Amino acid sequence: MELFRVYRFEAAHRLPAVPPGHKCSRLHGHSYAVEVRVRGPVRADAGWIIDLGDLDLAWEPLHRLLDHRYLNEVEGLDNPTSEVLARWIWRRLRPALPLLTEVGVRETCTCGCVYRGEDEPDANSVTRGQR
Ligand SMILES: Nc1nc2c(c(=O)[nH]1)N=C([C@H](O)[C@H](O)COP(=O)(O)OP(=O)(O)OP(=O)(O)O)CN2
Ligand SMILES: [Zn+2]
Repeated sequence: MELFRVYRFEAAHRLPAVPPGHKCSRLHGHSYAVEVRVRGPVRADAGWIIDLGDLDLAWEPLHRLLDHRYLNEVEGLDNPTSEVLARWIWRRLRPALPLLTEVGVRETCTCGCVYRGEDEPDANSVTRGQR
């Protein structure tokens, strides 16, 4: 079974790699929504996969790094596209959440991306075991 939680944060960014004149080269902001998913068996003793509070504990340090920030100034986010941000979040959540299967990042109601660890060195073993 899968368990998910949606976290929100507000941040500003600009995209430095877009062509000249692209609107996203200008400073602007988003109300980001991040969906964190874990997959595992429902423990018979607890009736849950893991406590949602454990997801909150893993997310909290990232919220402090991202909320009301200029993302381009955050280490590792000099080109803060949704894709780069999703991978950045994955790499910081995964050590605390071994059951992590997906990080979804939405910049607006109509766009976003999902990262499932496919760029990670152990991606084959992760996806083979969990999909
Ligand atoms: N593959 C990606 N493309 C774009 C990203 C991204 O992260 N990955 N990001 C942006 C910008 O951040 C932009 O703010 C979002 O652009 P857009 O989809 O145009 O959003 P709007 O709300 O401005 O959409 P409108 O339809 O113009 O209202 C761009 N591309
Ligand atoms: Zn943007």
